[in-house]
Amino acid sequence: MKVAWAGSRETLELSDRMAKLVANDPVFEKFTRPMLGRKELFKNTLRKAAHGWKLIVDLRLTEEEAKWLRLYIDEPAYTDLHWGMFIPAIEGQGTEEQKKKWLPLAQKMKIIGCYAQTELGHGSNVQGLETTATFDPQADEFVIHSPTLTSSKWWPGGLGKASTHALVYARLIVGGEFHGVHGFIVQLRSLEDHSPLPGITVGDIGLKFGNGAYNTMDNGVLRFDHVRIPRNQMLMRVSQVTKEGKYMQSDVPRQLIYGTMVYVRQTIVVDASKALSRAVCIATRYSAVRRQFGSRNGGPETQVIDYKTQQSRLFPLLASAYAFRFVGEWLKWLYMDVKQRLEANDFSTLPEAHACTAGLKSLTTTATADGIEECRKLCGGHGYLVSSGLPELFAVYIPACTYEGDNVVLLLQVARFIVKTVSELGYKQPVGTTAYMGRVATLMQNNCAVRTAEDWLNPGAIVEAFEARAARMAVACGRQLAKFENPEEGFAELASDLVEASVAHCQLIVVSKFIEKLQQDIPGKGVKQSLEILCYVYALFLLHKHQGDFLAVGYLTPKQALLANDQLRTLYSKVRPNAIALVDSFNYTDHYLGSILGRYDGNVYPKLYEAAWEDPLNDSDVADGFHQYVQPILKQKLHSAKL
Ligand SMILES: CC/C=C\C/C=C\C/C=C\C/C=C/C(=O)SCCNC(=O)CCNC(=O)[C@H](O)C(C)(C)COP(=O)(O)OP(=O)(O)OC[C@H]1O[C@@H](n2cnc3c(N)ncnc32)[C@H](O)[C@@H]1OP(=O)(O)O
Ligand SMILES: Cc1cc2nc3c(=O)[nH]c(=O)nc-3n(C[C@H](O)[C@H](O)[C@H](O)COP(=O)(O)OP(=O)(O)OC[C@H]3O[C@@H](n4cnc5c(N)ncnc54)[C@H](O)[C@@H]3O)c2cc1C
Repeated sequence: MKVAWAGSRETLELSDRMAKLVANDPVFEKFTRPMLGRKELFKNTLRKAAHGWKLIVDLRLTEEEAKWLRLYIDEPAYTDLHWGMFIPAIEGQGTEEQKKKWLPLAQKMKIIGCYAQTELGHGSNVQGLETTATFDPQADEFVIHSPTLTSSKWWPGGLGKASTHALVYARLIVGGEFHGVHGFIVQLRSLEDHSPLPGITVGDIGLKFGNGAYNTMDNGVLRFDHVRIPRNQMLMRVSQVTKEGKYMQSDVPRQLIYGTMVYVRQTIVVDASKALSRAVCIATRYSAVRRQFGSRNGGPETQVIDYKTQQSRLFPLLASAYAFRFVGEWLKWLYMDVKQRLEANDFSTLPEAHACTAGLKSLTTTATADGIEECRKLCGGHGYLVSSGLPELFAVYIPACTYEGDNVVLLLQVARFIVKTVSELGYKQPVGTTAYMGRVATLMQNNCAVRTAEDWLNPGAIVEAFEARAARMAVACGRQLAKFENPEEGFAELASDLVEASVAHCQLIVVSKFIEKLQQDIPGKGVKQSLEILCYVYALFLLHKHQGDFLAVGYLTPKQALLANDQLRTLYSKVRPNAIALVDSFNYTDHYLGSILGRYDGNVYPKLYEAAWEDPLNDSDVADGFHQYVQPILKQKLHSAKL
């Protein structure tokens, strides 16, 4: 199962080596992180990033090894944005000449870059950005300017203190004409002493949610006062500005300017499976350690993992972690395919790549953020202790629902794609993830054939149920929209229904990709069988949770919905014996997990007890402040009898 989770034996071995390298290095200690003040915390992150880079250079790590190393260091840092967005943006939007100039500098870390798109007043609406880049043909330069307070760049990670350069998204103005938003490489700080260059105001935006958590990152604010950059620092793969001041659009679609977001959204889906699996690993191991009630004749109490309620909350999350892992693998394949096509100037699959990355980013991050919090509750009171690892994991994770596109805004993008597909059904055969809509007549007509709980253990029955629900919801939206004279007005009015239809479509993708995964050769005794059980759990859990949809569209009867729930209970009993093995298969070191409750050896209580004494409050028996503030109250002589 470890191999199935990792994707291949090579990846398992490689990631395992990197995990141990990090776990055994004292520089990467992270237990005290939530207690550090901001300055100390940030400096410590810089130290870890520097040490990580030294290891990468000294040990001549490959790009793949370096990625795993950074993952296991497990501390958000400027390097995430440098490697994760700045470099990919140049790769995707730069010309060959630009790549030749900038990529070696960035890859050797001679410059540090960030991705500066969002502004104080504008995030989701990229076309509404206010920063301007005005071409000056005399000087052959662009003038980058922040005309208003709301145009201040706000949020970019790594911008506040670390970056020397930024990829700045600004409205292009050539000859007095606006040409939409484009990306520009702008130097922010001196490469000698790191001080901000003239015309640049830059700093950190302040503390964020949670202790430690995302506060290791210097999310920044940036303003430009007529900063000049050479013309060739506009990324020019999509469109060009000539020396003479002519704006030229190539054959490449304008949307490629948003390409870095497509790339990152795809990586976020795999990352969701990592975050959720960590939380699930902690909650599952602890649920096997924790006992409550049910002692007979003085024997041990019941392990909480044996309660059906615990199982019905925990096992769907375990199944979701696996589902997200496999859909992430598929999405990575889809992205690589699109990337190759784009390089060959084939842009036909870009809309689907955009819809899939946007929708799956939204679906998986929402479920993961909710899932981490559920895991905290599954661990009872001890889950609230920072040493459980869950509060920090939650605090670090939840912005994923917002960054790289607010999750609702992204589902509305999926809705546009679905509505368009439905409206074209008469003359265009849908392909890829919308191919099922090509069978819309059948899906609207046929109803579920399930008669017994066992009938639900059939991939065909499950896929058809999810397809029928998604198709019927999409068609219903299409019919409603047709009643509006102005389509944009209709879209705005029906937005909540459209979002629900998008969720149904995205859930269908995750379920189908899990089922497709099981059609592959999966070596290892019992591995495929265990994954089949998890796949059914995932699908039937969703069906149960959203049974209102399946019933409302008239595909299921209430009886069939009840049978699905009956089957789900049986499946939980089948997951239970392997639950610990299924989370051990994530192969997480205790260092990466960062949780006393989730310790591999299960030695929870002694270690919790030990850790309590390490709290700074326990440095002395009598607290600092007692004599000043508590003792006077204790010694106070009160005159009122009532008091
Ligand atoms: C390895 C990774 C390591 C580290 C990074 C990971 C995590 C680190 C943590 C945080 C980093 C965070 C970074 C950020 O947050 S960067 C900022 C991200 N910002 C956003 O995501 C903004 C969201 N908004 C948008 O994407 C767009 O503005 C939006 C799509 C919502 C609307 O754009 P616009 O108004 O221009 O478009 P529409 O008119 O709606 O659509 C026009 C047309 O274009 C299509 N489209 C839109 N986006 C894309 C795209 N990305 N790719 C392809 N096509 C796209 C859209 O479907 C329309 O098509 P059509 O209907 O056919 O005309
Ligand atoms: C930790 C973190 C790191 C970040 N890192 C970066 C970075 O490195 N670089 C960068 O450029 N940016 C970064 N961002 C910014 C991030 O990309 C934006 O915050 C994000 O795109 C959401 O935009 P917003 O803040 O404008 O939200 P808003 O759009 O203001 O959202 C507010 C509310 O309005 C709703 N809403 C907005 N538009 C619509 C609509 N059309 N229909 C219905 N509802 C709508 C949303 O659903 C939400 O509920 C980061 C943000 C965070 C939190």
